[in-house]
Order: sequence, then structure tokens, then C-alpha cells
Amino acid sequence: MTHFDLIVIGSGSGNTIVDERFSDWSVALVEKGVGSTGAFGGTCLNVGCIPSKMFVHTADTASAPAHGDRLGVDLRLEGADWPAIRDRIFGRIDPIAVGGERYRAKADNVTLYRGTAHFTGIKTLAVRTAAGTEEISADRVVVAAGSRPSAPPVPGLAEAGYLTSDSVMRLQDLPRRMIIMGTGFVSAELAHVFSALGTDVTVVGRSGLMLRHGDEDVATRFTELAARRWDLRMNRTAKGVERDGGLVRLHLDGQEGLESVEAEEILVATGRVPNSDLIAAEEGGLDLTDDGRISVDATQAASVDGVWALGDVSSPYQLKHVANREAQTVQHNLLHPEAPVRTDHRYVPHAVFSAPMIASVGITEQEAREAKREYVSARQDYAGVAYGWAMEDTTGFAKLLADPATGRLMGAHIIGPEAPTLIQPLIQAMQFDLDARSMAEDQYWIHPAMPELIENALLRLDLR
Ligand SMILES: Cc1cc2nc3c(=O)[nH]c(=O)nc-3n(C[C@H](O)[C@H](O)[C@H](O)COP(=O)(O)OP(=O)(O)OC[C@H]3O[C@@H](n4cnc5c(N)ncnc54)[C@H](O)[C@@H]3O)c2cc1C
Ligand SMILES: NC(=O)c1ccc[n+]([C@@H]2O[C@H](COP(=O)([O-])OP(=O)(O)OC[C@H]3O[C@@H](n4cnc5c(N)ncnc54)[C@H](O)[C@@H]3O)[C@@H](O)[C@H]2O)c1
Repeated sequence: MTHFDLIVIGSGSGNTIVDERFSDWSVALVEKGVGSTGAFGGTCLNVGCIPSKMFVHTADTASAPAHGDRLGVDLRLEGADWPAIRDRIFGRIDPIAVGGERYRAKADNVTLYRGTAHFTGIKTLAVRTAAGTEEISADRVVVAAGSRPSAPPVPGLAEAGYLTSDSVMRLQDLPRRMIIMGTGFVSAELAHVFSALGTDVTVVGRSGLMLRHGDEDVATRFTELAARRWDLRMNRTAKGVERDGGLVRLHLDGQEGLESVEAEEILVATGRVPNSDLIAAEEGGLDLTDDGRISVDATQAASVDGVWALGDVSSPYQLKHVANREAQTVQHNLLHPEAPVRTDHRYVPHAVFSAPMIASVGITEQEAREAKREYVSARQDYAGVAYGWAMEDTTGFAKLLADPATGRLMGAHIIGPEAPTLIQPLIQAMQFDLDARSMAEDQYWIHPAMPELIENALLRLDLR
């Protein structure tokens, strides 16, 4: 058995840990590969954030004609060349993954295993590679094994074959029609991508709202707008799937009884499960949470001394900026065990890169209500600020929640153009404890720029 100072499982956020400060550590990095190409570098780079946003930007460009009309500009989309778009995007990403792997493989102190690792005991792992199985152990282990798409147990789904975010972005051809199961992040983003490029999209959801974990007003607005673009089949239960040659048929049950929808492709976007089972976490003595994540404390330490976990395999937030931050915590705590730091999860923002865009930080109005917290809320429409007039926006808004006594922001939720960018000063205010009135009144806001949306929302808060 080969013994190392450190084993890292996963080359996504885990790959950022080992830098020159670890040059006198012997390190094993184990990576099984993601997506259809078995790529190095994890989900975000290969099958997640990065390619999806490159497709979203392309889809935004293809959607321009839909907005030209209200400005008096006559635009027409002549077509979208799917193979060219796909190859441009992966033509940039694939070399980065290959380069990252090459860089790791040539480091003298790092042994790169291209295979699947699972615990066989405390800080002991078996690694299955093409060459066979090898046992390795280490003084310290970092589990950064991520998560994978999960599919619901709908009869016939597995037999019919389905796409997930791992495969859909590399499709050979743009499908004429696509059914998307699920109404969360992946559904909202990829429905926009495929519909903007020319696919007829049907979205199937169990509840009445898309993005229903977000603020209720934002989710309601998003769902209303989504219904104008996509065939939304909400409040439906999937009863079965059949494949008929090149067609897939999904049988649904809803308030109006049984119905079927048909398409060339079905994309399952019903959440991701942590890869704690793939690594046999329990064999390694690691405690799990009720939903199957590796249990960690605020220093990212797992239940076995010398084992840390980060990112989707342990975090309640399946977000890259959180995985990165947690990786920094682990890196520090490996190097400085005498002075450990903790990950700050107080104000974790997220964005949905769809059309419209959404960004959110802090609590939602329904959470404030359920927690019986005293709050005031204010809403500012894009349509009420100068840049919103320029865009002729009629549907976007920013909504803020604040403590009326202290003026501290409790939550911020924006739906509309550039929401992920606009929200950043509000994240900063929450993190650095800036009260809403000072934020609104004690700085200049460039006129007539889009952040006047935030200024006006802040001024509308009815603070004591
Ligand atoms: C379509 C899509 C879009 C997304 N967009 C965004 C976004 O815009 N913004 C955002 O913040 N987040 C986004 N995310 C989420 C983000 O990608 C993840 O939160 C993030 O990549 C998690 O990083 P990680 O390091 O925990 O896991 P990963 O990057 O998945 O890394 C884990 C690695 O471990 C490997 N592995 C797993 N088990 C084993 C094993 N037993 N042996 C060896 N190797 C193993 C895997 O192959 C993988 O490479 C998106 C996700 C998807 C699917
Ligand atoms: N912009 C971003 O930051 C971004 C983008 C994409 C993905 N992600 C991350 O990836 C994760 C996975 O994305 P996702 O969209 O797959 O998950 P999600 O949790 O956002 O949404 C899952 C959806 O599937 C539905 N669902 C779950 N089980 C179902 C079942 N049995 N039948 C029918 N519907 C079911 C849920 O109700 C929900 O609508 C997200 O949680 C997110 O953290 C982030």
C-alpha cells in the first residue's frame, strides 16, 4: 500500500488546494472523470456553470429580436448553428481540462490516479483504474467528490433513455422538441438555452411554481413569464415514459386528468445527489447528514480526525462559489492546523442565468414570515428607473427585506436584466453590516445607470 501525506478525491474544487506551499508533501489526487468525455476538472468547468453560461450568453444573443420589437428595431433570427455553437464552447473548455490534467500529472510530488476511489477503512482507500485496483492511505484526506444528476423512479424512464446536464450540452443535433422534467436551476437555464436556439420546450413540474424555493414574488413572476415561452405542465405527476423510435412520450397525471407529452429528447433536471455513496464514506468512518452529505463542522472537518470535505459532497449549497470558499478553508486548515479558520455561510448568494435573470441573497419573504421575524419589505420595478425606461422593461423588479429597527438588510431578490451583477453591492452591505439608509444616502449612485434600481429600492424601505 502506498502511503501519502495527503489524498484529495476529486479534481473540481479539490484541485485548487494543492499549490506550491504543498511542494514538500506527497499528494495523491484521484479523479474518475465527469461527463461523456470523462473529463478532468470537475462539474463546473466541464458540464456545469461554465459551458451552461456560455450557452446562456449565446441564447441571450439569439433572443435579441424578441426585445427589438418594443424598441422599434426590427431584428430577425436567421438561425442558430448548434454544432458550431457546441464546438466553439467545448473547443475552449476541453483544452482547459486537458491542460489542467497535464499540469497536475507533471508535478513531482503529485500522483494522479485516473479512477474511482472508495474508502476501505480509516484514511485508507482502494482506487480502481484501468490498470487495476490499488490501495492507498494517507495522514490526511480531502473529500471533494461533488454530486451527480439524479433521476426520479418513473416507470420506463431508464429504459427510454434520457439526457441530464452531463450529456445535453453535447447533443449531436438541436432537437425539434424537448421535455424538461424539473423546475429548478438547470431547468430554468437550459429551457432558455434550447428555446432561444429554436427547440420547442415543455417543462414538467410537480408544484405550481418554477424556482419555488426562491422568494415567492420572484418565483411567481418567473413562472408567469416562463408560461409565455414554454409549454408549462405544472402540478403534474410523471406516471411513465415510453420510447417510440426517435420519439419519447411522457405520461402525466394532473388536475385535468391523464395526458401525454411527446418530444425527440427528454432532459431530467430533478436535482443532484452527493457522491458520498461512490466513495463509500461510511467505510471510512465518516458521518453523513440525513440527506446523504458528508457531515462537516465549520472548519470543514469531517467526523474522522484528518479528513476534510468540501463542495457538493458535503455542502447544503450546490454552488461553485461556495465550493471554492470551502476549498480555501480546507487549504488553510491543512497548512495551519494550529489556527483553523471557519467557512462563513451567512450570506450565500445565488443567481439563475435564465431569461429573465434572477439573483438572491439572504432570506425570502416567506422565510421571514415563517420565522416570525419583524421585517419591512420594499419593491422597485425596473420600469420605474431611468435605465429601465431605456430598456422598456415591464416585468423586472428588486425586492428588499430589512429589519425596521436597525435598517440591516435581511434579504435581497432581483428578477430582471443583469440581476446577478446588480445584487453584488447588496451582498456586500449584508456581509459588512452596512445599514440600508447609509447605503442609499451616503454614496453617489451613477445616473442613469441600472444600480439606481437598488438605490430606489433601499429608499423605499420604511425604516424607523
Ligand atoms: C448545469 C449546471 C450548471 C451550474 N451552474 C452553476 C452556476 O452558474 N453557478 C454556481 O455557483 N454553480 C453552478 N453549478 C453547480 C456547480 O457546478 C457545483 O456546485 C460545483 O461544481 C461543485 O464543485 P465540487 O468541487 O464540489 O464538485 P465537482 O466539481 O463535481 O468535483 C468533484 C469531482 O470528484 C470526482 N469524483 C467523484 N467521486 C469520485 C470517486 N469516488 N473517485 C474519484 N473521483 C471522484 C468527480 O468526477 C468530479 O470531477 C452548476 C451545476 C450544473 C450541473
Ligand atoms: N446558476 C446556478 O448557480 C446553478 C445552475 C444550475 C445548477 N445549479 C446547482 O445544481 C443543482 C442541481 O440543479 P437542478 O436544477 O437539477 O436541481 P434543483 O434542486 O434546482 O431543482 C430540482 C427540481 O426537480 C424537482 N424534482 C425533484 N424530484 C422530482 C421528482 N421525483 N419528480 C419531478 N420533479 C422532481 C424539484 O421540485 C425541482 O423543481 C442546483 O441545486 C444548483 O445548486 C446551480
